[in-house]
Amino acid sequence: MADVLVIDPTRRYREYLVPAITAAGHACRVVSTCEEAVASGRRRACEVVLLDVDTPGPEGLACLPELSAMRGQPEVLALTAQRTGNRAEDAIRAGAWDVLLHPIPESSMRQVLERCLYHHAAKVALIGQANIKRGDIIGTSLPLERCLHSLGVAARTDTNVLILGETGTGKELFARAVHENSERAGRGFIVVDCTNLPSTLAESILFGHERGSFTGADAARDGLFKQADGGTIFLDEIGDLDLSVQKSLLRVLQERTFRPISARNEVRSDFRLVAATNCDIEDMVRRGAFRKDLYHRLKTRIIQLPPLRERRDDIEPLARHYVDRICRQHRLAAKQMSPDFVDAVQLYHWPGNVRDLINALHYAVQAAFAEQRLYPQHLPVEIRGHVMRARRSLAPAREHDEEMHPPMSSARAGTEAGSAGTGTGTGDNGRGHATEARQSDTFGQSDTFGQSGQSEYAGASGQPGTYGQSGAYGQSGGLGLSGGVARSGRAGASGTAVHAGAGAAFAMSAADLHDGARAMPAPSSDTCPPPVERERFGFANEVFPSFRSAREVTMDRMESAYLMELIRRSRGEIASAIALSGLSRARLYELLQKHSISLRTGN
Ligand SMILES: Nc1ncnc2c1ncn2[C@@H]1O[C@H](COP(=O)(O)OP(=O)(O)OP(=O)(O)O)[C@@H](O)[C@H]1O
Repeated sequence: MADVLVIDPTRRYREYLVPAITAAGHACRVVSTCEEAVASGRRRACEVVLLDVDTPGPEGLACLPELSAMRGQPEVLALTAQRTGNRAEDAIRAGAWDVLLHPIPESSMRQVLERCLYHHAAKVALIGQANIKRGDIIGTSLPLERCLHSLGVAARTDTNVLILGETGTGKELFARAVHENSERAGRGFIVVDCTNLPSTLAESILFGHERGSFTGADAARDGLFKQADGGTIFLDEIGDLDLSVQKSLLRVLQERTFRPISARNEVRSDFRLVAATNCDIEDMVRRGAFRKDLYHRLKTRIIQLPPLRERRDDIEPLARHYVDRICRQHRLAAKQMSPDFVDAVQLYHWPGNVRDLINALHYAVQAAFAEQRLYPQHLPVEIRGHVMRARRSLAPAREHDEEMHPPMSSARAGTEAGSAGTGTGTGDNGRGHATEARQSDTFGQSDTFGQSGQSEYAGASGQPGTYGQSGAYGQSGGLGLSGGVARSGRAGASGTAVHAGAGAAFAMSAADLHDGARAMPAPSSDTCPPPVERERFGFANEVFPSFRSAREVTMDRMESAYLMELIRRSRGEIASAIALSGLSRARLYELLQKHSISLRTGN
């Protein structure tokens, strides 16, 4: 007997489903909402969930991932009455085990349930989930749990695994974990970065060569596939592999044998292949840039790692872990994260994912060199600008919250008055303000932009900068006043040379902090205005950004401005926005969400 949970918001299924399920010898519970299902699943695990995917909003397809991640990891069977359209396909893509078309004959119901339960039992036996060694993988969000679940299944078989996900989502970490959890764990884990594989030498590096087979081949060499014998070979960024090498790889995957360059005999290797890419590989297949037959070989088991912005619950534990680690690395006393710091890192969209977060934490730890607590003001300016915009879009809710709380600190009151253009623009109380502001829940006010004199933020890939100038907080206090001129412009920036520099650094953030795409240049001095391009792209800053970081900020601004114009031109009509932009519906929604832009208002 199994436990079956039916989610039937419109009450159209229960009448005939319940008798059919109980007649098949299973226990059946019926609920009306996804929330009730999750609560019910918490009290008692179930093996199968029947979900009406025609219901719009949070009760339909959207809750499918949450359901299949419930205790017992039930299979989800989708119910639909739609014979046309993409409903069934969407449900399968979202992770449904199968789709039942309304009205469902009792015999079909029985058959599908039986097959589904058989599969579920096998899956549960296979996973033995509690035993998964996570290695360095941190996080407990539902999307990550689902990936760990796939990892568990993948590790206990010997099939090829393809790990997909944006840059920095942990593909290599997962690849290692697949190996560590497999029977091959004691053997080699060979990593091949296909991006850096020169096409002329790729075959020799992968499959080996005989002595004298080409100029410089003064000795015979085993290739990486031979080195992986008994273990796992990880082809990172497989999307970058040359088409000719893809062809050879296909044969190796089929035969498990290959011929090193100039060798007479074939060599055998018992390897397990794990591959990863951040490319849209299906699109590459469509474009002919990736072999279809190879893709079919690779996709036996896919682990799709979600971007960090889609698993915000993981951000705090990740940040905690890495802040501790960075402090240890630099022999610093452990630092706490203030609630508003946590709030800020959770609000940011992390285009470079976990790697990006780690780099920002490096920066923050250094910025807070002598302090025991991390505040949002310790984050790189470009991140603070984004967070401020995101906060602004949440403003009504927060304003309401604030009504319930004690009055804001004087520092905040001061800076807010300044933002409205009434700040005095003098630096007298700078330091005091900066400190208080950091303790308040304020954000993006420029009182601490003086950090600009510090180490450069390495963007998504670089190393942390140096500690040298963390004393910049003195200046940042002084700059507290330029918070008062965040909108009115430049007054605060024109005092001393130090302030001018810091004011220039503020130029980048000012552009970020202004509404949408209306980035206002803020020249560092009245006598020598820097060229518009330098300002627009943030090159006028004291801290010259890394190329990657500058590109990200610029791309982000462009995207944001483009979307606002797109919404304006399409008058908020999604169909016309899609037609005008050439974006897919999903991608358009994703971008709008990323930039916190509303389809209706365009801001
Ligand atoms: N879930 C996680 N828990 C802890 N650390 C993580 C997690 N995911 C990623 N990281 C860390 O983030 C960094 C990037 O991870 P990794 O190199 O595995 O990403 P990737 O997806 O392979 O990136 P790329 O596509 O750029 O090669 C590494 O330092 C890794 O340890």
